[in-house]
Amino acid sequence: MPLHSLAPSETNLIPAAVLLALVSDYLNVLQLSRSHFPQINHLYFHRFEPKSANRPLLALAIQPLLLLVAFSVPRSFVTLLTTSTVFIATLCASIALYRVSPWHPLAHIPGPAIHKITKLRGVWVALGGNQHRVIKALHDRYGPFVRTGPNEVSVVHVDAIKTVLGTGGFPKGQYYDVRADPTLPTRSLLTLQGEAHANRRRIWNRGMSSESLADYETILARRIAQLMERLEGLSASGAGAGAVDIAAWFSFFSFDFMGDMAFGGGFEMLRDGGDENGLWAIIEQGARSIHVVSHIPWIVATLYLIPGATRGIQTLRGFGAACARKRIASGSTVRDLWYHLTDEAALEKTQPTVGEVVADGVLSIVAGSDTTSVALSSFVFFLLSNPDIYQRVQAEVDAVYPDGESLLDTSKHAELHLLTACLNETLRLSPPVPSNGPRQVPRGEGRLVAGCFIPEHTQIYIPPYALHRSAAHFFPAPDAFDPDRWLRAAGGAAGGRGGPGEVLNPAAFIPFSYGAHNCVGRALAWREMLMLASTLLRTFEVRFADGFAAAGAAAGWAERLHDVFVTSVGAPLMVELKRR
Ligand code: HEM
Repeated sequence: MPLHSLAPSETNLIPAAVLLALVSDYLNVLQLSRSHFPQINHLYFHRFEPKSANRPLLALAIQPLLLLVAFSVPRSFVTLLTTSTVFIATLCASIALYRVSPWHPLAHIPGPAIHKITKLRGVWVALGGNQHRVIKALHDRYGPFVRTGPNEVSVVHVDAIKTVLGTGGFPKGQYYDVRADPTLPTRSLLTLQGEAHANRRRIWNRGMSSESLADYETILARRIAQLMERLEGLSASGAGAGAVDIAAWFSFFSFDFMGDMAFGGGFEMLRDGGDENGLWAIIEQGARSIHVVSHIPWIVATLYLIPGATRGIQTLRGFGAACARKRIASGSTVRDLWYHLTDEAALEKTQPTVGEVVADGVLSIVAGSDTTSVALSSFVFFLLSNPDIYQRVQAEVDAVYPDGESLLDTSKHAELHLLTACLNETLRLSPPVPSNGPRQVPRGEGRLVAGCFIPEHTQIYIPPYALHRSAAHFFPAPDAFDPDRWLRAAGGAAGGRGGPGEVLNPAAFIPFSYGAHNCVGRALAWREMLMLASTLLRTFEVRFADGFAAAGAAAGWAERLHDVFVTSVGAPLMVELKRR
C-alpha cells in the first residue's frame, strides 16, 4: 500500500511495523548464521590464503544473498543488509577469536591483542611513520620475540640474524611482491629471489667493485665540490642569510649524485637549490604508499582496479622509465652505474633487458639517495648535539687533511678513526632502513629461530632500530650517542668488549642488513659519507641555527624521522655555516 493512502492514525503504526520486520528479519538471519557459512569461509581462506582481496570480496558480497535464497527468507534491502552484517560480524569474530586463541600457531609468542587480531593496526602505525619506534617499545615490553601481526613476528636477537637473513635463511615474501610492478614482466634486484637474484647481483657487484668505485670518484668529487660551493653562498660568510636546511642540501646532493650514476644526470637539484622536477614528491608519495600497502599485500590487486589509487607508485615507475629513455638516447660517455647495469662491456651471457635496467635504475635512486642523505643529516644532528665530540672529530679531520687540499683523497679514509666511529654510531642509533622488510617462512618449513619455533608462512622481521638499541648488544647507555664505544671495542679485549661490563656486539650491527640480500651499495655509501663529512668539517664551522636551537626544534628533530622503509626526514635541520 502506498504511504500517502494511509490515514494519519495508521501512519503511527509504521515505526512499529518496521521494528517488527527488523526483529523478525534478524531472527531469520540468526538462523542463517547457524549455517556456519562464515566459519566455513574462515577455514577456506585460512587454508587457501588468497593473494588478492578481489575474489574474497566478491565471495563475501554474494554469499549473504545466496543464503537468503537457499533458506527461502523473504528478500528485501533490510534482510540483505542484516544478513550481510551478521555474516561479516560472525566471520570477523571467528577470525579474531582464532587469532588470539591458544590454537593459533603463534600463540606462544607474546604481543598486544590488537596486533594479534589484525594487521590494520600495523597499517595505522606505518601511516604515522612510527613503525620503528612502536616495534622497539613492544620489544622493551615483551622481550626479544613479539607477535606484531596475526602472522607476523619481530625478533631482536643476534642469533636470529644468520638463521633468517643468512645463507639457507628465509626468502623474501609477499611484503616484497608489492614492490614489483604486476603489469611488468621484470623486477628490480630488491625483489628478485634465488638464481635470478644471484645473476643480477653479479652485475651489481661488478658495478660496486673497488675498480668501479674508483671510476665514480670523479663524479662524486664534482658533486661534493658543487655542494660546498652552494653552501658557501648560503653561509654567514657568503652572501646568504646564514641559516641553511642542511638535510635538504644533503638530499639535493645525493639525488644529483645517484642521478648521475644511474641515468647520466639531469636532476640538477644542487644547481636549482630545489626540486624542479617534483622528484622528491614523487619518491615520497610512491615510497609511502608502497610502504603502507606492503603491510596488507592482498589489497594491491584491488587498488589497481580503483582509478587513481596507485598514482604514487605509477608516477614513480613512469619517472624511472622516462629517465631511462633519455639515457638510452644520449648513450654512455663514462663508466657509471648505468654502464654496468646495461652490461655495456658484454660480460654476461645474456644481456639485461631495458625493463630490467629501468627497474634497477629506479631502485638505485630510491635505495641510494635518501639512505645516504638521511645518514649524513643524522650525523650532523648528533655531532652538533655533542659539541665536545664535534671538536675532537674536527681536530682529527684537520690532522688527516692538514692542507685542506687533498680532501678527496680516499686513501686517507682508514686514518679517520673517530669520524668512522661517529658514522657507525649514527647508523646504529638512526639506521636509514630502520625496520627493514620481513622474510617469509616457506610452507612446510617451520624452524627454530634463536631457540623459538617459528611456524610456516610467518612474516619475520629483524628490525635494526630496535636491535641496535638493545642493551643485550650495546651496553651501557644503548640510546646514547657515544662513538667512543666503537674505539674502546676496537682496542678492548677479544669478543668486542671494551671496559668491564661493556658490550658492543658487531654481529648485532646490521644497518646494511646481512646475507645474500644485504646492501650492494655499502662501499659506495661509506665512500660518500666519509668524503662528504670530512670535506664539510674541514671547510665550515657548523652549528645549530640560533632560532632553531632556541625554539627547541633541534631537540625534536630526530623524533620527526619517519620510517617509510627508508627513513624520511620530516622537519628541516637548520644550521649556520661559517667558512673556516
Ligand atoms: C647509508 C646508506 C645505506 C644504507 C644504510 C643502506 C641499507 C640497505 C639495506 C638495509 C638493504 C637491505 C634491504 C632489504 O633487505 O630489503 C639495502 C639493499 C640495497 N641497497 Fe642499500 N643502503 C645504503 C646505501 C645504498 C647506496 C648508496 C646504494 C647504491 C645504489 C644502495 C643500493 C642498494 C640495493 C640495490 C639494495 C638491494 C640489494 C639486494 O636485494 O640484493 N644502497 N640497503
